[in-house]
Amino acid sequence: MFITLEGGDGSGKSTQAEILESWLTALGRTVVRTREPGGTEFGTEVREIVLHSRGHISPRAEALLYAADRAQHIATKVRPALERGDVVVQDRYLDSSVAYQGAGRVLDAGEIRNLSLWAAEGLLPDVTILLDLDEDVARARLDGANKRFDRLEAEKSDFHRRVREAFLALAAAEPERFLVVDAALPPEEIAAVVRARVEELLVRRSQ
Ligand SMILES: Nc1ncnc2c1ncn2[C@@H]1O[C@H](COP(=O)(O)OP(=O)(O)OP(=O)(O)O)[C@@H](O)[C@H]1O
Ligand SMILES: Cc1cn([C@H]2C[C@H](O)[C@@H](COP(=O)(O)O)O2)c(=O)[nH]c1=O
Repeated sequence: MFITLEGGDGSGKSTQAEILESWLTALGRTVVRTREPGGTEFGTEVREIVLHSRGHISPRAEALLYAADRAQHIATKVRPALERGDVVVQDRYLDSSVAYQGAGRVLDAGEIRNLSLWAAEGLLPDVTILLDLDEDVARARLDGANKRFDRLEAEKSDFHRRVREAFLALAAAEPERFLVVDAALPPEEIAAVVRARVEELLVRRSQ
């Protein structure tokens, strides 16, 4: 099973990925928790460039860096894990490219989706959890975490508003795949909603 978590910066994806991994592991599943960008050795280098490069990166170059990270990640880590029967819990995937490079950087969303699908050889998640949070609340959380903002986090509120709207539009277009959760709820309440959806899928798979 391939589970992805999506949402704006600071919406709580890593927190939920960790809780979900613990629950699935307690159920006896083998879980691979991973992320994009940066889920492989190659991806760690790409992540450093795309998030922390000091020089200007053009929107298309940025889109290609995320696609390169994704191609390596899916081919060498995610597909092998799924073939072994492991559950993959992944922090961000191709919907992030459509939202950030498509809506955020104002590139053609269809081209970005096709580029991502090409990079990932067409692999789509079984379920995508969208943690939806007002961009100002998310910003306040990141401020509170007291860490240096990366290139994307440092973008203006307008950029993050477009990203949020794009995620919601993606979820509305694919209601079967997406579960939209109010990320302003306490972590344990969010986790319970996520668990219910994943449990439903596990039951359906076992029938
Ligand atoms: N439901 C929640 N309510 C309040 N604060 C939360 C919630 N979930 C996470 N946080 C806090 O918000 C901050 C960001 O959380 P987290 O790192 O999980 O988000 P993220 O979406 O993975 O962020 P990023 O996109 O920057 O990697 C952390 O300080 C975390 O403790
Ligand atoms: C996969 C992906 C990510 N991004 C952006 C979104 C975030 O701002 C960073 C990743 O940081 P995180 O702490 O791991 O959330 O990269 C993007 O713009 N496009 C993508 O495809």
